[in-house]
Amino acid sequence: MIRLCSASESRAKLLREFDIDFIQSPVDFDEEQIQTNDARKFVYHASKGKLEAAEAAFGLEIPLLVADTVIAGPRGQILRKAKDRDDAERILRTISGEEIAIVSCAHLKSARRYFLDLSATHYRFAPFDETELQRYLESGEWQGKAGACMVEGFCKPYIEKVQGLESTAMGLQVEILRPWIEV
Ligand SMILES: Nc1nc2c(ncn2[C@H]2C[C@H](O)[C@@H](COP(=O)(O)OP(=O)(O)OP(=O)(O)O)O2)c(=O)[nH]1
Repeated sequence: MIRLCSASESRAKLLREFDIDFIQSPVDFDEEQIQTNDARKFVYHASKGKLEAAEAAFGLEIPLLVADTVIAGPRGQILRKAKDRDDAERILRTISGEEIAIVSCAHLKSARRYFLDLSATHYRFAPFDETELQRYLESGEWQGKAGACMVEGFCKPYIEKVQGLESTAMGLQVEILRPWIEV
């Protein structure tokens, strides 16, 4: 059993798909305080902040799992969750037909061990179809997702090249974490 200290339904879904027993206990951490333009540094500091908040709130009786995910855009810019529909459209037009990296940093900490992984999955997308893009924006499925991206959904048909795990892109590199969760 682990404690997923995240409000993310994507992360919960991934743990369920991999038959990993967990309880879900979201924690608050203000990511606005992080001062960096580097996606890897951002997810490291954001996830570390979530871990510190989780340990203060729950202790280590049940191993803690936290994570943070952002997109590094075509020019390396950090793309986070869209604020609203217009922001989602702006971001999606930024990544349409472009190469991006989706970066996730996860920390797994128990009383006996501390495991950290920072991974990226690289994509090259074909240009998004305008009608499909508007339909996706209308659906609201982009909400709560870094860069308004759904690699297993809207973005999937446009993937021309991929390098890395889909789970990393969805917010939690479960294949990498699992051996440590079962130990
Ligand atoms: N289903 C899906 N979710 C994605 C994809 N890319 C990113 N995400 C999700 C994973 C995370 O829930 C979210 C990234 O935001 P954060 O890392 O800040 O986590 P979130 O605010 O959701 O929860 P937390 O801060 O952990 O309580 O985007 C994707 O391609 N598919």
